[in-house]
Amino acid sequence: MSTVSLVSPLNTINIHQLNKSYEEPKAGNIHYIIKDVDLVIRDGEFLVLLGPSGCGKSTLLNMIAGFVAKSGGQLTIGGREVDRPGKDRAVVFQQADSSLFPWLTVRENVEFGLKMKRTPRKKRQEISDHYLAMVNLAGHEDKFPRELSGGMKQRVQLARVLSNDPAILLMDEPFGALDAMTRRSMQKELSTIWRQTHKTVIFVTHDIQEALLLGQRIAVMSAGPASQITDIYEVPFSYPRDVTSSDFLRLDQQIQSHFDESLGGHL
Ligand SMILES: Nc1ncnc2c1ncn2[C@@H]1O[C@H](COP(=O)(O)OP(=O)(O)OP(=O)(O)O)[C@@H](O)[C@H]1O
Repeated sequence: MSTVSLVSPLNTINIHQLNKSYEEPKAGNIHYIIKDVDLVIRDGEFLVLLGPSGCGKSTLLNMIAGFVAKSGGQLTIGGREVDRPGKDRAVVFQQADSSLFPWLTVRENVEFGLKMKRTPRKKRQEISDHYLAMVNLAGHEDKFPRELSGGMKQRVQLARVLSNDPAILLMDEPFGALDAMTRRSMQKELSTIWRQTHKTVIFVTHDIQEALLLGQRIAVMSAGPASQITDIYEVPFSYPRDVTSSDFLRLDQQIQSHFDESLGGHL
């Protein structure tokens, strides 16, 4: 089975003057979460959305996922307006627990979407074997989620999403709840998987080092309300990246001082 997904050039994500606002229940004032956001995400790109807590990263990601409706502006994928979730996109959440079915085994969880699509059993097994090996879970197929560590659950979630072969992976702080060592190994695995599959990844984090380890570009969001993308950093380093290299540390420092100036260091 080929690991290279057919990512069509039609999958470019175009975001133009995008707004999300809510009306305050009593006062009736319009409260902007994000305002006039502009961003183009290329096919097969690994883009990181970096910003302080509460600035609207998840809101923007959920709008791209089709879960949250826009209040104004344009959001298209391959020229088509995003107004609902689609098979071209899949979301990986921070808490794997809420997305895995506790009564299904690891393999059954990974094969769930394929079963819904009526993929024949043999093909299903071939696909789940492939992705379970990719996320280093071979040998754990018959376990239930309660028998897994946090990192393993997150791997199951990733294998399940990958087995449905979406062109676009939307990841909302997927490693935020993991301990430092597991987090580092998951970052390495994700980076390898991305290079093998050529999917578009949009990855939300407020960790500068994580952003620099993973992203080709880092889109920095300002603190809310009415958050915007204020800067885009190109990360010029090849993969796998060395967090101890002087170039890496310099860029880390540069982005950190950006937040020090604009937010008093709060990220
Ligand atoms: N349905 C809603 N109604 C009103 N306000 C909302 C709604 N959903 C989110 N918000 C507000 O939008 C802002 C941005 O939230 P969001 O979760 O997108 O931020 P975030 O950058 O992902 O935060 P974090 O890094 O802490 O997860 C917050 O102030 C939040 O309270």
